[in-house]
Amino acid sequence: MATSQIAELDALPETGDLTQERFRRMSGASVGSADLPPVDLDGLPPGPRWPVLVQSAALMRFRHWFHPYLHRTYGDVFTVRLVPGGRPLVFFTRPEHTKEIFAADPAVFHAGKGNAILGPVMGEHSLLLQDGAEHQRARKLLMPAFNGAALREYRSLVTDLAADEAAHWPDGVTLRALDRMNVLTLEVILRVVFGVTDERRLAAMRPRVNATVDISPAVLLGWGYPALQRFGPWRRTVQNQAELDRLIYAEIRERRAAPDLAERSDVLSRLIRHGAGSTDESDRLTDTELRDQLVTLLLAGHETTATSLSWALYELGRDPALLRRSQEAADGTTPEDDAWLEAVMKESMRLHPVIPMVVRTLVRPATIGGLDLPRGTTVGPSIIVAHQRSEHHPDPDAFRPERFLGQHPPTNTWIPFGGGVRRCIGAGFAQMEGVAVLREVLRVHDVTTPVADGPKVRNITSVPRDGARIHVARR
Ligand code: HEM
Repeated sequence: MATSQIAELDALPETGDLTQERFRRMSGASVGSADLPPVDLDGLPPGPRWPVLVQSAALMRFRHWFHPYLHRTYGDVFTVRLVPGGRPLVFFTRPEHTKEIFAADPAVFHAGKGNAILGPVMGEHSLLLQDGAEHQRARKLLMPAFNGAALREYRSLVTDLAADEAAHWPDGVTLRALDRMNVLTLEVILRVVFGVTDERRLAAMRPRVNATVDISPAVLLGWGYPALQRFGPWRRTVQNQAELDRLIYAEIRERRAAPDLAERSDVLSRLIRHGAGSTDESDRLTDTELRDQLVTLLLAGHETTATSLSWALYELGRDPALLRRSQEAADGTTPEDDAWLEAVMKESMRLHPVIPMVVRTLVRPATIGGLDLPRGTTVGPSIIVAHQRSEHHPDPDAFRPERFLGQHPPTNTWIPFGGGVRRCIGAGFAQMEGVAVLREVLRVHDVTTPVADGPKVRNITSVPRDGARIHVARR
């Protein structure tokens, strides 16, 4: 880092204690599901009898094989048992069951618990970690920054960033689409979500943000054991977070006082403006809440969108006719052109789901599909299986954007963004970004895919194993 940047960092507010305190508080909460009672396994749907460690490893590392295997072997509803203590996770794969889960009472079907391991980085106010009334309040305060009018305003900046990225690709090279899309979607988060415009601040943030999103499973697990935070990679994670927090808090404080706050259209400025005129304090987000939500949006919105985009480019590069059709749409400006590019993104998310499942934990007994389930059971639809059911997606292994053109697969059979009150708040943002990026890339480049790729697990998400290599040539 340049000396001037270090000097600038030193001048920022001292917020290291806030970070340390958060890590201390939230690390304890991330040790499994200690606050839930043991679950009586009698009467739960069938599942493998393997040791729980083997089942957990299969679910984490080999999900693309394991979900379909369980479905083939045990039918539409099955149970996997996980560490710690063999807790049951009951999978549902039929749309009518998925509907019941998404429509269920959020006071009983908690989602935040399953994400507790992310607490030290995301913070306790994170939308992903909250449940009940707190979640409802945060969702209400964040929603206006993700409605249709807001998305339309973000679009031109996303387009400019995408055009700049595409313009810098050399002619006639093979590149890893995932790497380039990760760089681009990170820039979108920093400029469109955080609203950072100062180049020196951006340069200071980029390495911190990169280190934050690059969480290894070992570091993730380490947060369950606060003592580890004094050593090696865990210590570096806390230090990195402290520096990133300092930069984010500085940005928040400066933005609150910015003379052009009223005209700014980024997500952070909207969140600060929202409720500013209200006398009710609960209508406003505090600095700590804003920090937690910004880091949540970064972690939830960056790699997910980059992965879907890289798969879309990969698939277009495998089929010259589809590529031509998509380039025509990219060259055009009609609603039909947008609809085609949107269909390409949707099909990319169907065939290559980035998130394999969504889960809810029952804090009271509940019934799904006529099945009585005890308190403490975790339930959820398998996105992998739902997207592969041939009765809803004929010829499911084929990449066919037409499935989403002028029609839509039946409700709850295409669920890349989850559903119900927890449905991805950034779904519209991701679609807007996807269309804008595809348009800018395809306007300038021909794309061919030189080698086949497949999915691999990267922490919570699934990404192309080989980075979705594409050969690009100027049109
Ligand atoms: C292709 C891109 C994306 C995919 C596949 C995706 C997928 C998901 C899924 C499956 C969930 C859980 C839903 C549930 O539990 O029912 C979720 C939640 C969430 N996503 Fe996304 N997401 C994407 C992009 C984004 C973007 C761009 C943002 C923000 C800029 C974002 C922010 C969030 C947040 C904050 C939540 C938590 C919502 C809540 O609990 O109320 N996501 N996403």
